[in-house]
Amino acid sequence: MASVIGFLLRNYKVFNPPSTPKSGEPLRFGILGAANIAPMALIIPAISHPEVIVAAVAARDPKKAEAFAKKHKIPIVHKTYDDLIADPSLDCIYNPLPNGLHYEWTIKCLKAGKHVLLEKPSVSNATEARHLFRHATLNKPDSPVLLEAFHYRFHPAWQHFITLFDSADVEHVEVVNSLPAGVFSGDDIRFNYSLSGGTLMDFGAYAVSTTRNVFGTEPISVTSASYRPMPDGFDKQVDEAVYAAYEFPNGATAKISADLRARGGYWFPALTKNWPRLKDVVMKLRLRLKSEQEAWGGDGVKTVRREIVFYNYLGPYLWHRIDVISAVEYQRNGKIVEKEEKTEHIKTYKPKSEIEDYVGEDWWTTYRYQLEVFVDRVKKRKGSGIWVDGEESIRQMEAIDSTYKKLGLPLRPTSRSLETAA
Ligand SMILES: NC(=O)C1=CN([C@@H]2O[C@H](COP(=O)(O)OP(=O)(O)OC[C@H]3O[C@@H](n4cnc5c(N)ncnc54)[C@H](OP(=O)(O)O)[C@@H]3O)[C@@H](O)[C@H]2O)C=CC1
Ligand SMILES: O=C1OC[C@@H](O)[C@H](O)[C@H]1O
Repeated sequence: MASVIGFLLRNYKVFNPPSTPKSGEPLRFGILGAANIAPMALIIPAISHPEVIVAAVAARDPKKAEAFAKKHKIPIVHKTYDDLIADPSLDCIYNPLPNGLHYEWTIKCLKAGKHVLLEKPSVSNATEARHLFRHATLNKPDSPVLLEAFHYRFHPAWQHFITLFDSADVEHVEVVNSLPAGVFSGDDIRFNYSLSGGTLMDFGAYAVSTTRNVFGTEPISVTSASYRPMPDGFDKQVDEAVYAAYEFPNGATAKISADLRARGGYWFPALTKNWPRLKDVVMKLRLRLKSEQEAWGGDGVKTVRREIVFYNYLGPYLWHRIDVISAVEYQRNGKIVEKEEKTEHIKTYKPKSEIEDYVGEDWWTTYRYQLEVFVDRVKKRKGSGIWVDGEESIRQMEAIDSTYKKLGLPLRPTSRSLETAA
C-alpha cells in the first residue's frame, strides 16, 4: 500500500513539480518550434529549477507559437526561428526540431553564441556529427555549451545500474524498445526520411547508446541487421522496426530490437494481429555476465551465473526496477548436485551519495536531472560531472551509420547547409 501511494505521489510531482522561485542569475531559454516533447524535456523541469526561465518560443506558424506560449506561460513569441536565435535576452536554446534540422539550426545557435540543449539523436549522420561537435565555435575557452539530450544517462537509476557490473565482465547485452502501433501516425516526423526519420534514429538510438555505454567501448562490427519497412504508401527507406546484432571487443555480443509500430497477433491471431504486444511495452535492457567457476568441496565445481535486467530504463522516474539475478550451480562428476537462484530488486529514484554534488528528488525526471547538469556546465560549476561529450555523440552517430549500412538502407541525408570548414 505504501509503495502504491509513493508511486502515485511521485508521478503526480513528475507532471506537477513544485515551483521554485528564481534566484541568482537565471538562464533564459528559447525553444525552436512548438514541439510535443518540449513540455516534458524542458518546460516542466524548468518549473522546479531556480536558475532556468523559459523565456521565448518560435514556431513556423505564429498562431501555433502564440497558442503554445499562452498554454505554457512563455512571455516572448518570435516570428521566426532566426529571430529567436538573434534575441540578445536569451542565453540558451533548446532544439527539438526534427532530426534532419538539428545540424543546421544548432550551428546557427552556436554562431550566435547561444548554449544549446540539442535533442537526440544529435544530427542525421556521422559526417554531420563530426562537423557539428568539432566546429570552430566550440574550440574557444568561452565557447558555448552543447549537449546531446540523452536524458536517461543523468538519472540516478542509470548511474546506479552501471555500478552493478564491470564492463569487461559483460558477455551479452539485449535491448528491447517498442511502442504500440498508433502512438505515432504514419506522417509523424519519425517516419519521414528527408527529416532523418527511422526507428533506428529514435528508439533504436537509445538501444545503441545504452549498449555502447554498457561496454564502454565501440562495436567491432554489426554482425547482422534487418528491418521492417514502413507499409505501402509510406517511404520504404524508413525502418518502422529494426533488429541488429553487434560484436564488441573480446567476443562480447549485443542484440537490439526497436519497434515504433509494434503489432501483435497473439491470443486469437486473426483477431488480434493489429493489437500491440503489451509484453514488450516496458523497455528492457538485459545483461549477461561471464560465468565464474571455482573449486568446490574437493573435486566439485561451483558455477555462478549473473544477469542484470533493467526494466523501463528510459522512463525510470515513472517506475523502474533493476533485477540482479544470481544462479549458483554445484557440480560433481559432471552432474549438478545442487542449485540455488536469488534475485535482488533495486530501485533508485534519488542519487546515492557516491557521486559528490549529485543532487535530486525522487520525482525528478531524467530531463530534470539533465537540466541540472546542463545549467551547472553553463555556470561553470562542477555539478555531478555526468556528461555526454561531443566525441561520444560522434561515435554514437558512427554506430548508427554502420547499422544503416548493414541494413542496406541509405544513411540519413546530410544537411545542405553542411559547412566544409569545420
Ligand atoms: N528526449 C526525448 O525523450 C524525446 C526526444 N524527441 C526528439 O525531439 C525531436 C522532436 O520530436 P517531437 O517533439 O516528438 O516532434 P514534433 O513533431 O512534435 O516537433 C518537431 C517540431 O519541429 C518543427 N519543425 C520544423 N520544421 C519542420 C518540418 N519540416 N516538419 C515537421 N516539423 C518541423 C515543428 O515546429 P513548429 O512548431 O515550428 O511547426 C515541430 O513542433 C526529435 O529530434 C525527437 O527525436 C522526441 C520525443 C522524446
Ligand atoms: O526520445 C524518445 O523517447 C520517447 C519516445 O516516445 C520517442 O519516440 C522518442 O523520440
